Amino acid sequence: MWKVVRFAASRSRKFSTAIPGPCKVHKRGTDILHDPWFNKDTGFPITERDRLGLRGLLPPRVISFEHQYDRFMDSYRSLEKNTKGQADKFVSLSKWRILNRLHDRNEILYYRVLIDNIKEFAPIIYTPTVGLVCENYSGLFRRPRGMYFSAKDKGEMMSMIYNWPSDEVDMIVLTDGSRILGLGDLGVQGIGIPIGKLDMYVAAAGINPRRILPVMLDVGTNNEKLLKDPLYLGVRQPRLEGEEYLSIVDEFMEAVHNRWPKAIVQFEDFQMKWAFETLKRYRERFCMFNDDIQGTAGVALAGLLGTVRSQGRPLSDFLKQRIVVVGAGSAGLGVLKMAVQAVSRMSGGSGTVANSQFFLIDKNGLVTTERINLDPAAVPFAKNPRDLEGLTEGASIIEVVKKVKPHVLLGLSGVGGVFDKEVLKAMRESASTKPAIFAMSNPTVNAECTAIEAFSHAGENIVFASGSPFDNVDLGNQVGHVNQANNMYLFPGIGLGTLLSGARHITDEMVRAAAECLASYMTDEEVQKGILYPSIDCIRNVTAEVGAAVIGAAVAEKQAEGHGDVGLRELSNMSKEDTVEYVRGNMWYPEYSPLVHEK
Ligand SMILES: NC(=O)C1=CN([C@@H]2O[C@H](COP(=O)(O)OP(=O)(O)OC[C@H]3O[C@@H](n4cnc5c(N)ncnc54)[C@H](O)[C@@H]3O)[C@@H](O)[C@H]2O)C=CC1
Ligand SMILES: CC(=O)C(=O)O
Ligand SMILES: [Mg+2]
Repeated sequence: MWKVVRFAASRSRKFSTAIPGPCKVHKRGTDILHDPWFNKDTGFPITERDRLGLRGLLPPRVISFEHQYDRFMDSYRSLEKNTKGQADKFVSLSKWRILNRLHDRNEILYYRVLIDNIKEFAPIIYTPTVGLVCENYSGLFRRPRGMYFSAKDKGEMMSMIYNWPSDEVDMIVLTDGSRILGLGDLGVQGIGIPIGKLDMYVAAAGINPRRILPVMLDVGTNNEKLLKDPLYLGVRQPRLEGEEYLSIVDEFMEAVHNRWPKAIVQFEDFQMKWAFETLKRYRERFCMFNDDIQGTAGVALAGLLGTVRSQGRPLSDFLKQRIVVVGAGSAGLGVLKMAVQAVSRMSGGSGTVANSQFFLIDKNGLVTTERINLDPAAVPFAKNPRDLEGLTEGASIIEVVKKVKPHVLLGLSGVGGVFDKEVLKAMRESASTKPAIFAMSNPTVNAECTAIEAFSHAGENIVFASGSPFDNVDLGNQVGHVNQANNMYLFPGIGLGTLLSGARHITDEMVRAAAECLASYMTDEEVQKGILYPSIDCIRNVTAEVGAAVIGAAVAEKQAEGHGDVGLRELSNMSKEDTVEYVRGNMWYPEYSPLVHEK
């Protein structure tokens, strides 16, 4: 049903730079009907049909936006009814298709239904269905979205970037398809991830969809199945490596910077070695961040602090929590780095002391200094076997959990079911009154355990979070609350806050401010019920707060330069509340504008 326009009022607020009113269009007739940005389908008023040469190209009756919206939702509900009982994959892909068709046809209507029904539609345009879409991308492909730069475009990118039709781009999400969720190397098919993340940017942060750009850097794939698939749409060659690889990314970053010097580039789903390397290589040169390392770390830290509060303990007790992280990839190491920094800050002490409470496990078991070929990024978190009292290099998850009795067991391994019954049962012996289980891997099949498994084996008193959504669990006399610990709570605010601050770089402090803001979002009462993160229904509100925190940090760190009419001086003089309103007022909201033809 039609819903209240939650943020429409904010457009007129004092810091709003949104430009209501007419929208210029440089085309006429069928060209407009085939352009999803301008197309209003049956919604074009008669005067506009006359002005734009549309008369006779549409059925005569003019349908209101509200009516179009209801019609779409009715067809969506019919699809739900008609696919009841069919295989989950079939149902999910059918839902994705109907939304994608609307996206291809009428962007304003698409984004409005997405924003109004974000809780229901996020699992379709984002995790978990987006994973299925990527896996089946070549077969699902009907029309392109975003840009594709391949290994074959070397030397051409500076001019190719001008093929993109928009003169202004604020937000780019870039992948090379090498680690798509927990699904591995999907080559060019990974483009679904930048598309899904940018849909979340529009829905959660109100980034104008005409100013977003999903990008695939296709440097080949090492996925044998795809290389042999006759339908595969990417470059059929093994992935570029070393300097050859970096020269492609370098060229792309220079091309972007040349055309849109202020665009923010979010690196997404790069395999670990390139995730860390590119972050180090570009963060001082361009306005960029790595969502899997930094966004995930912030969301996890907010959740870890939440678990301390859920035990009714002061935040300073974070220093006493024993935390086992399963997965030593870009996400797991990012989380550990941020958590260790938080502990160091809280204790005013050294990182060495902080490290003692964290345990890192990868596919070869517990990571210690005895590990042969220890990855340099994991070195700071490797345990000295002398400090382990009974545990040895390569100890299994169950051995570690039984010995350490952790307060938190956090999975970012990409391996479904790795928190098996035995491991979950061992969490009953946790030192915590409310043991926390974070099964953060995506999509759902890759979650370390399901919500039901966690509550039934580890006990009803646990706090549970997962990367992809699960339903709350009925525990008879109470509800086992399921939190979605996903970087979607932070990346929209990091991107929007950076954009509105005019910062040239995204610093650790800006990401920390985002995480702390999320950590303090929930009330004590909610947290004590095990609710660590807000409902996705209020994601725009969360993003407004997070964005404001990022702006505050950018100003404090002297990174901010201002945005549009709002200069550094105005930003510096804004109260916290003013900053939140400034962010809110700059969120794009989908509504039809009158179209005016201009040659
Ligand atoms: N919830 C969220 O917001 C986010 C979730 N993720 C998820 O985290 C997962 C991992 O992502 P990355 O760190 O980038 O991947 P990665 O491939 O860089 O790292 C995976 C790590 O898991 C370890 N591992 C593999 N099998 C294991 C096993 N059986 N037991 C213990 N450890 C094992 C590997 O050794 C490696 O250290 C993915 O499923 C991804 O979707 C990633 C970012 C954000
Ligand atoms: C959520 C996300 O960024 C991932 O699973 O990679
Ligand atoms: Mg990711």
